[in-house]
Amino acid sequence: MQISQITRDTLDVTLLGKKPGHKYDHGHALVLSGGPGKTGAARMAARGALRIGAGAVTLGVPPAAQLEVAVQVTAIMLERIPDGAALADVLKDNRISALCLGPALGLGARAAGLVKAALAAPSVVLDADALTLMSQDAEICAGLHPRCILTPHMGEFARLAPDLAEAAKAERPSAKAWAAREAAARFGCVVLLKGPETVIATPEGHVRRHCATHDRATPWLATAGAGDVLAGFITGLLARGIDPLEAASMAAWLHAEAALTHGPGLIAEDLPDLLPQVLRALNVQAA
Ligand SMILES: NC(=O)C1=CN([C@@H]2O[C@H](COP(=O)(O)OP(=O)(O)OC[C@H]3O[C@@H](n4cnc5c(N)ncnc54)[C@H](O)[C@@H]3O)[C@@H](O)[C@H]2O)[C@@H](O)CC1
Ligand SMILES: Nc1ncnc2c1ncn2[C@@H]1O[C@H](COP(=O)(O)OP(=O)(O)O)[C@@H](O)[C@H]1O
Repeated sequence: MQISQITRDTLDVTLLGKKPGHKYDHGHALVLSGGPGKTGAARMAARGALRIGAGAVTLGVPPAAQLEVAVQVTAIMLERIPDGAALADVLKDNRISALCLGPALGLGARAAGLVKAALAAPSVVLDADALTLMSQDAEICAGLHPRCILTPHMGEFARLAPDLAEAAKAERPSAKAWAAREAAARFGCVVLLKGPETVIATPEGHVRRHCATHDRATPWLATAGAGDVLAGFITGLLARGIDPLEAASMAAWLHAEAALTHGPGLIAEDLPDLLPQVLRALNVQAA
């Protein structure tokens, strides 16, 4: 199995530059929020999507959480999305180019309906609770497509594919990469399996690895919500039209780089606002 390392040198920085155009030329990302008291994770993901350059980002909220979210966002827009039928309606707007769902979404009937409707979006990041729902419902698995990205941590991966999670723990050097590749083939979409070593695999068998170890060790990424921000970064890049493998790879590198730039004391909500500094250091230019 061939595994490419994701490093500064493999990043195509030109993809991060913005071409001339209006906001919708840079994509519109939709991030779905959980209910009252459960909106922080989606807000962090949405901020990540906006900071990485999506032209517009909307949070889709259940009506009961609208006020809670409205008092905490400014550049991010809001839309009431009570259920799957409402989401299907919102997705008729073909300016919405990427969707993210899962962070603190919940596991009830509303969340299950949303996950099914979400698969009609052009690009979809399924994280956290969306992955748990997927592991309980074959209909969701059947609707996955190559522009879906699953972003499990090892706990979620064990629910999605217990056999592969077991194999990933083997002492072989590429066990985790092998398990991610098998999962991508099984589900027919991109799989980004998180941890200090993050592996990204496509259904066609491409495998990439990002190591946040040695000189790139970022143990302070083990903080609640860091994965939610990563999901937002990927969504923002997908919204901009970047292909799933490239979007996942760039997001993994930028996420670790933001954590390295900050250092100890990092909390998840710092991550989106570290991006401008990281992009400047990369010398990202207007394209
Ligand atoms: N600020 C927020 O609003 C946050 C909300 N979050 C939400 O909280 C809910 C629970 O999220 P959890 O991630 O705890 O998931 P779960 O509660 O679904 O699973 C947790 C279990 O998975 C295992 N696990 C978790 N992370 C692991 C890892 N990196 N490697 C191996 N095993 C691991 C552990 O055994 C743990 O008991 C989700 O809805 C999630 O989106 C979290 O994302 C954290 C931040
Ligand atoms: N020790 C670590 N070193 C480097 N990166 C880590 C470490 N622990 C976690 N991460 C990264 O931080 C993020 C944590 O995501 P996740 O486990 O989903 O947490 P949460 O659900 O709280 O957002 C992932 O991107 C993961 O790769």
